[in-house]
Amino acid sequence: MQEILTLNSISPKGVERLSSSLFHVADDVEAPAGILVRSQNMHEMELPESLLAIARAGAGTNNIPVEQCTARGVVVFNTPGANANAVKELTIAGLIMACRNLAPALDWVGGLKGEGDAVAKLVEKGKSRFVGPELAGKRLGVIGLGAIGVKVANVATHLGLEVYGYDPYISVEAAWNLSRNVIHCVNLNDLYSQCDLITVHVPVTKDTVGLINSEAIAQMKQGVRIVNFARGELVDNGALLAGVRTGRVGCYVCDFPTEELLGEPGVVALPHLGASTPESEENCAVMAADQLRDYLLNGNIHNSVNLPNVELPRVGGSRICVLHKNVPGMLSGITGAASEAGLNIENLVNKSRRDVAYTMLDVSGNVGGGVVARLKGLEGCIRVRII
Ligand SMILES: NC(=O)c1ccc[n+]([C@@H]2O[C@H](COP(=O)([O-])OP(=O)(O)OC[C@H]3O[C@@H](n4cnc5c(N)ncnc54)[C@H](O)[C@@H]3O)[C@@H](O)[C@H]2O)c1
Ligand SMILES: O=C(O)CC[C@@H](O)C(=O)O
Repeated sequence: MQEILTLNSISPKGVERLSSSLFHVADDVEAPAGILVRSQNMHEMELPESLLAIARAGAGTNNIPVEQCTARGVVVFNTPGANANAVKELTIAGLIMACRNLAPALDWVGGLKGEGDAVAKLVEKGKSRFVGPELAGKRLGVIGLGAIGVKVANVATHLGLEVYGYDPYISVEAAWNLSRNVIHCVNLNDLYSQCDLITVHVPVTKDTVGLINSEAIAQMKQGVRIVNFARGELVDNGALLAGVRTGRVGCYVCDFPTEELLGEPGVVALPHLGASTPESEENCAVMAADQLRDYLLNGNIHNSVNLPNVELPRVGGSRICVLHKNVPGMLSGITGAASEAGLNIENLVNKSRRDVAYTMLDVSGNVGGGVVARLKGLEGCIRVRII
């Protein structure tokens, strides 16, 4: 029985994928082989010795100490695209909120409680202060054309927006899915200087922190409306608030409230609701649980953010999984150790990703402690598992 620790609430549909005869899933296990997590910050958490893998039910992995995991031989998964539709829909709502002043309008209407029969009259008299432009005919800049950005860009073209897209690292699959009506921007300056609305859909990394800063805002059109359902850290809130206060930024709609943003006219902050739909919570949890199960039971890796994707159909016997540094000589060291132990290699796969690599061997013969010790002793070996 392997233990799985859940951090955050994980959709039961996902937990159900981890059969109770093989896994004990709970929020208080002590020696987890796997962790299922959503947004909980794991940077300060001590990773248990027993930990083999972390599955993030969602897209962003900035809450996970990925580098530390790699060094320790802990595989980190995410669930690409599983919540993209939910975020796309809320982004469209955010664009409409940014234009049509929905948040202040709702606040104002709420304040009419107690006005009795005068409510209808007061509404008609006061509504003009919430007039805002339509989306159709405006220019929208989409930064980041991954699972979410592509969906947002495509649907925006159907709403009559002229869409500009920027993503220097766009994947082949995303490029295939992107509407040909989306105008390709090769640099951010072009996008900033032309767009009435800007939406961000990139991960937060050391390169994207503070992407929307005072220099970026200075290049944007007067009154630009900015929507951010990606991560709060992508925006320099000081620069943003300065822009909002001078009117350079017409409105900022985000999913990441902070103390400084609250109560600020021109800022709408939602409580990280982008992926909060039953459909996406279920999609993410199922995908995360399936990936975790396949790794723990079979050693296969799908959708990892730190290890290569590796799949090997099982051909019987025992499976040896070696996670190691991507350095010369590892493969011969591993196969040599297996041969010396009298094991016959029936099937083998070896893949690398940047500094790390993963080798899986299906062997016939008795895998004893000697071969495991020998593999662990190889210079560059990070982790050995026999399944
Ligand atoms: N609000 C929410 O609840 C919520 C939900 C899902 C995802 N997110 C956030 O949205 C982000 C995007 O999600 P996704 O599913 O589309 O991820 P994704 O990996 O499919 O797409 C990210 C895209 O950003 C691009 N990119 C990376 N750096 C860039 C840069 N400097 N400039 C332009 N493009 C760059 C990549 O090439 C990729 O195409 C996630 O990393 C996460 O932080 C938030
Ligand atoms: O789990 C959530 O609710 C949010 C997930 C989201 O931020 C993501 O990056 O996928």
